[in-house]
Amino acid sequence: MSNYKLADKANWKGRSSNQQLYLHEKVQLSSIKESFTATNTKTIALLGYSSDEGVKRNLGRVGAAMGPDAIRKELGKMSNHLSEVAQLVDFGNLECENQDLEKLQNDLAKAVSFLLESDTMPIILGGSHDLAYGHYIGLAKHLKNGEKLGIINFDAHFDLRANTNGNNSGTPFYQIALEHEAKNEAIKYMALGIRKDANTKDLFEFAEKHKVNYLLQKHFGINYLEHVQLRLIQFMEDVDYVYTTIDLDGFSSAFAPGVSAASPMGFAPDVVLESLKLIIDSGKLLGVDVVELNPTYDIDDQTAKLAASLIHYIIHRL
Ligand SMILES: N=CN[C@@H](CCC(=O)O)C(=O)O
Ligand SMILES: [Mn+2]
Ligand SMILES: [Mn+2]
Repeated sequence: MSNYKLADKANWKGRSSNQQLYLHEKVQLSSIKESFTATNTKTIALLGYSSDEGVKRNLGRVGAAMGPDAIRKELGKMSNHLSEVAQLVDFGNLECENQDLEKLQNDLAKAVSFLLESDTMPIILGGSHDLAYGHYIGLAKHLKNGEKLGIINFDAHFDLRANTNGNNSGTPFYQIALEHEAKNEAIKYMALGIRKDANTKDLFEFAEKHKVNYLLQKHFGINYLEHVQLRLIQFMEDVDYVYTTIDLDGFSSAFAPGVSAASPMGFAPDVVLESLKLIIDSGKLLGVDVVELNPTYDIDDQTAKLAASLIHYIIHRL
């Protein structure tokens, strides 16, 4: 069984205005255990995946279980420019119990599916990147016959490692690729910011074999914006919906020191924001997550603030 923790108002603090000038004043709390009725077409659901079991299994530095609440603390202090009728709803956290990561992923899939059925846009806060498997499965349940769900992953890593010894933070897209292969379908997977020094030859070979659409870190920069945009547009033309996952360890550690596996030569926020603009404006975005925030290694909450700023951008662009 996975633990479920109800949303906690203590995570939402900031200046008081009494006119919802700040997001902590805008946010509503709800539960995935109760039915939820969205009162607006723009209803954003926040759900935490408060686990680093996948990082632990992948021999990384633990601490990402504290990621979701650290993001909420920064997001709540930020300015609210949402319309009065738009809704921002915190649905609390799922936690890993008895190291049962597979059960947690399954529970996340059910929760994501519940959020879509409730007419909300899921934004999952991580948490180790194994959450991507549960998130994808939950979103895929929404597809009608023949519809395709593309994955756009901002990351230093492919996360295409084999899950021979169980699932972990490095295996989510391998699991998805294999499930597609079993059904004679191709995975629609784009990975942006891949580091050559952080992915082995066999991972590149697996990516080539499964026609993963990737851009190396050296080509994922604002100087290559036109090329990045073209690649994104071509990728999105071929799918009905997009699942976007942002692994904070893809950012340069100058921007994101608070992760398990830092990237001194990672990408910058500007190219990610430009990419998000295209993705959101395509109208195909079904779900998004920000993963791998590890507050234990953060400096002055910079990485938590970056994660919150990305979410702030997304919810206001939607
Ligand atoms: N989600 C992270 N996955 C990376 C971790 C790399 C590392 O620990 O150095 C991976 O498995 O490649
Ligand atoms: Mn990564
Ligand atoms: Mn990753």
